[in-house]
Amino acid sequence: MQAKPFLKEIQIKREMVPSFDAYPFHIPSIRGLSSLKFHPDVTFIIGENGSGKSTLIEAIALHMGFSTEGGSKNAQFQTHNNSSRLFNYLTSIKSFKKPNDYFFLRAESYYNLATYMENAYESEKDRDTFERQYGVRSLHECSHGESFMATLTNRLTGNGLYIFDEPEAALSPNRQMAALSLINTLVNENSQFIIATHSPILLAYPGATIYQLDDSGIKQVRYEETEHYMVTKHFLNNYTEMTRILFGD
Ligand SMILES: Nc1ncnc2c1ncn2[C@@H]1O[C@H](COP(=O)(O)OP(=O)(O)OP(=O)(O)O)[C@@H](O)[C@H]1O
Repeated sequence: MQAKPFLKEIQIKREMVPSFDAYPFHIPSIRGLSSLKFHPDVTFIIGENGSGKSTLIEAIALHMGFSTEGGSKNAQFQTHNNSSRLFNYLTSIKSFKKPNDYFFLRAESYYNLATYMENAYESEKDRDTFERQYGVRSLHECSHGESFMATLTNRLTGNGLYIFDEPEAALSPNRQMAALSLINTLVNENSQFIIATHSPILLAYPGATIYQLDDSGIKQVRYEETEHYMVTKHFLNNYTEMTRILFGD
């Protein structure tokens, strides 16, 4: 019997929702959602800005016991409270087996997480522990991308459930490819990923489930059908013409 996916499915307790006309239930992708099944290895959530990716992924993370701004499950902190109530209306189907490792990596609030970690590991001894876990002495003394990669490379130990919200935000194209390779290593070490992304590089992960959020709801799409793949490919192959069109020349 397979341990993965650790998180098999989420379901929305639709009968409990007070109104589908108010945030977050009025978002078209959430309004029609009853359940979502996850791939044992990698599930992507994609969609236009404002389509509800962060709202959905945050609710999944909160339901799993993470804090809004990310980190491991031990990182229970909050610098502000603007999470949606969606997580209160989720139930889930989980594996008979729990993962050994958990991490919620969120580009938007990564700075706050780094600050929380600096404060939580204050003494010299704690900082040694931190350095062993993250591979660097201070996340704030790295660039945004470097500290993101340090977390990916060193902190995630495998056999884990990892939820990422736009991890590419800090990463160069080369680092996105390095992240893709790390994700594959961790999948081979029995990990499951749920990732909201705009990255055509990350989305290339072979065999992943890709859910696209839009005004008509949520549907599963193939990599080559995604706007990320098609638009990027078209732009790069025709960038001179595209810039002329975009500039109205
Ligand atoms: N706290 C909030 N209160 C009210 N509306 C909100 C709140 N947070 C987000 N929204 C709205 O919900 C919608 C979905 O936002 P969300 O952040 O989930 O989008 P997204 O797909 O992650 O976008 P992006 O790609 O820009 O990060 C947007 O229209 C946004 O304006």
